[in-house]
Amino acid sequence: MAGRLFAVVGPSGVGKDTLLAAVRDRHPLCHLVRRVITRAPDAGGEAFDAVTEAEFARLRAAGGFALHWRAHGLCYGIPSAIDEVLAEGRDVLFNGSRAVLGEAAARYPRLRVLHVTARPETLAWRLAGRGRESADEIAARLGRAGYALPSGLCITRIENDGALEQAVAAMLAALQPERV
Ligand SMILES: Nc1ncnc2c1ncn2[C@@H]1O[C@H](COP(=O)(O)OP(=O)(O)OP(=O)(O)O)[C@@H](O)[C@H]1O
Ligand SMILES: O=P(O)(O)OC[C@H]1O[C@H](OP(=O)(O)O)[C@H](O)[C@@H]1O
Repeated sequence: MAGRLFAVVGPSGVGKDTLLAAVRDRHPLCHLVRRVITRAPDAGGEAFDAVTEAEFARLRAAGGFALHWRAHGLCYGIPSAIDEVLAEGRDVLFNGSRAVLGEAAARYPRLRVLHVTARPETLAWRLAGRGRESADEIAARLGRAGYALPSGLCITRIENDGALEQAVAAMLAALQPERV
């Protein structure tokens, strides 16, 4: 049986990468996507493949991405190699943009969405604490906090406003095999 594809989405600073790292430690059979991003290689945060805009365009033209999008002035790509991992029957998780969900569901009709949420003041506090972006960049990210998800998707909400362990437990529960 093919693996399941999970898009982990939610506003910047909500804890998507933190939750994905926790899942990696506790659910080794899941495949966590390493994204291709036009970001400086030493920016910190998640492990990713840093490329230039020209390299990104070449990869995209060569069919190297299952999904790609632009946000925060950066290009993000999900390598098309995920199709082989899914075909092997492994579940695949990626940190995605809410804006790419419609396209993702068109390409992967059985897409599951894990929507991570927290209060705006929590996001502001966490982004400032993380320190990867400037104050202006943080303000722009907070401006996207209320971006609505498209309707008609299979969405599980994961609240991450309090103790991380609670959100990790909710995430692991959402990854349990489904009964059919
Ligand atoms: N439950 C939590 N309690 C306290 N701090 C948290 C919690 N969850 C995440 N954080 C912290 O919040 C900051 C933002 O988390 P993270 O980088 O995982 O967010 P993100 O959703 O991946 O953001 P982005 O979309 O910008 O990459 C990090 O410094 C992380 O350690
Ligand atoms: O606001 P929306 O479109 O949902 O998300 C846009 C982008 O923001 C985050 O990027 P990063 O991890 O901070 O680089 C997400 O991972 C996504 O790629």
